[in-house]
Amino acid sequence: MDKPSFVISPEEAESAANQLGVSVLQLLPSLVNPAKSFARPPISKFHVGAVGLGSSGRIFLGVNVEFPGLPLHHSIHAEQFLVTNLTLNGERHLRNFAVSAAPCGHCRQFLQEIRDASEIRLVITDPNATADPDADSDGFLRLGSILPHRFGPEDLLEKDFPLILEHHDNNLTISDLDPISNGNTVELKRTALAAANRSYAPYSLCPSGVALVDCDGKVYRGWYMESAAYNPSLGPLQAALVDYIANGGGGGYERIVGAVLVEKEDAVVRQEHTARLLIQMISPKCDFSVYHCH
Ligand SMILES: O=c1ccn([C@H]2C[C@H](O)[C@@H](CO)O2)c(=O)[nH]1
Ligand SMILES: [Zn+2]
Repeated sequence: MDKPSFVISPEEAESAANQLGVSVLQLLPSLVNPAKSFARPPISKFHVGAVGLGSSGRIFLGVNVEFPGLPLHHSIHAEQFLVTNLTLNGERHLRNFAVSAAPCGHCRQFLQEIRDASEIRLVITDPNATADPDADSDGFLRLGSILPHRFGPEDLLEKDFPLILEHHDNNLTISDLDPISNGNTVELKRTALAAANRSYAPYSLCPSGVALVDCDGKVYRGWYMESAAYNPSLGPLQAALVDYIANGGGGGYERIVGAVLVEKEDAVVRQEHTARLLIQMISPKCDFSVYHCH
């Protein structure tokens, strides 16, 4: 792999594994250190990398992201970045992942939104981590073994409700989608609406999506994702920033010049104020607009 990439195709994964004489599963831990170098933790300086294998055979990277000037709860954990990267790329399942440090309680909880979360297997690459007696012979542990007595989607949702990585469409529309506005705004609005339609908000029923555009005109998008435990939820702007970090060529946030949020009017959970705060802090000159859908 010459160019760092946050998504690795099954073919690239196979060929990298062959070159190292290991299986694709064994390749995951070897990608954790390179992943860590893409983390953006200006506050803690603690780099976290997470590398996951999806059901399609693709490999996905996740890193932690912190925003100076804002409270710590705006941060994105590497495991949340990984889940966001999976969903933005339409990956339906996470089978295994390797991570540089033990996933915190918040991440163990966030991962519960994936179907059969307890069966996801993970390996912690931190050399100081104590060997776990529950680990399989290949060193991987079941997520269920590090989060027993879980509280998850099945406590609040019907059994067959589509979960975070599964296909769903919120059927949202915006009346008067293209009034007299320029082409750029219309594209951002459409992209943010499409993102809101993929938002996973089964607990509040307040889906939302964000589209961003950089100074080269490249568009990014992300959608709000909730947790059954509410607090580890990830906002739509954070999710769009995952797309920007993964696909924006590594530039700073000041390159983001436009942002559009689509959410329901009178929603009991609203993103507008938090999203405005975050975008103004990281890219003060960025245009921010909000459109309501129903
Ligand atoms: O499970 C975890 C625990 C911590 N971090 C990040 C959050 C913060 O940026 C830094 C220090 O906690 O590490 C993660 O990414 N995942
Ligand atoms: Zn965490």
